[in-house]
Amino acid sequence: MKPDGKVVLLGDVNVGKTSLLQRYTERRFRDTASTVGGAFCLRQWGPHSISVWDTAGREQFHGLGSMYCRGAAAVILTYDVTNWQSILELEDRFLALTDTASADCIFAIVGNKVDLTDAFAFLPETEGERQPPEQPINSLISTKLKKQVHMSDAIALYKKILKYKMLDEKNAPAAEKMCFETSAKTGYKVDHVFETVFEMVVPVILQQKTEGSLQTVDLNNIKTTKNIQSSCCK
Ligand SMILES: Nc1nc2c(ncn2[C@@H]2O[C@H](COP(=O)(O)OP(=O)(O)OP(=O)(O)O)[C@@H](O)[C@H]2O)c(=O)[nH]1
Ligand SMILES: [Mg+2]
Repeated sequence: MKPDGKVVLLGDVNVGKTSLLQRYTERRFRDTASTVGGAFCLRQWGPHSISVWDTAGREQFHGLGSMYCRGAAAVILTYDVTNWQSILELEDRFLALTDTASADCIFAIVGNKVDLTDAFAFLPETEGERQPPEQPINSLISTKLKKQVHMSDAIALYKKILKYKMLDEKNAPAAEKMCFETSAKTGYKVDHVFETVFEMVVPVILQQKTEGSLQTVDLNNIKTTKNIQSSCCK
């Protein structure tokens, strides 16, 4: 069966795209191999089936990105909060790949690996999403990294995307709603990202279905016209 809508995860190598999807679908964090090409899984969201595509961040597979994005109802642009370059890459390398996405495509920006940062211990807990620390908090703090990308950077990128897509900020979903920080390792906010995106793609799917059925009608009309023409010419 053809899925009703498509959601695509894009982002640089190693930012945690596969881990996020695995955390969401399998409810666990385990070793991943760098993705080759792309892979998808299907999720049922109410009456709609949605395919979620995990793509490869590696440069050698870059050309495939726009193919995976074709007709996408949503794109999740993913970066690593401990790696400044990874958010730059979203703008420089990945944004153009979304040119093939649906005109109404929803954009979400996700900063992953927040568990690695010194700020993580102070984030509010989300029920059932955080695991208890394996080590005492003191030893954890000493191994933490400095956060290189902040929420304000993601919000600035989101606004640039709206400009790039020539969308009016007033009509698009608010940047604060579409920028997230996650940890695939602990599960922090992972469900929240996917559920928010799924919720928001439903109207896009319905719109795509309407356009699809209109196209069918158009095609029939063209056929009829052609038939008439050919019979006239006989
Ligand atoms: N600490 C921590 N490590 C993570 C997190 N997410 C992913 N990782 C680790 O980061 C590495 C890369 O994760 P992947 O999920 O394979 O990254 P990817 O974006 O799919 O990479 P490509 O498939 O090569 O594009 C792995 O070693 C993961 O275990 C996270 O939230 N926290
Ligand atoms: Mg991967």
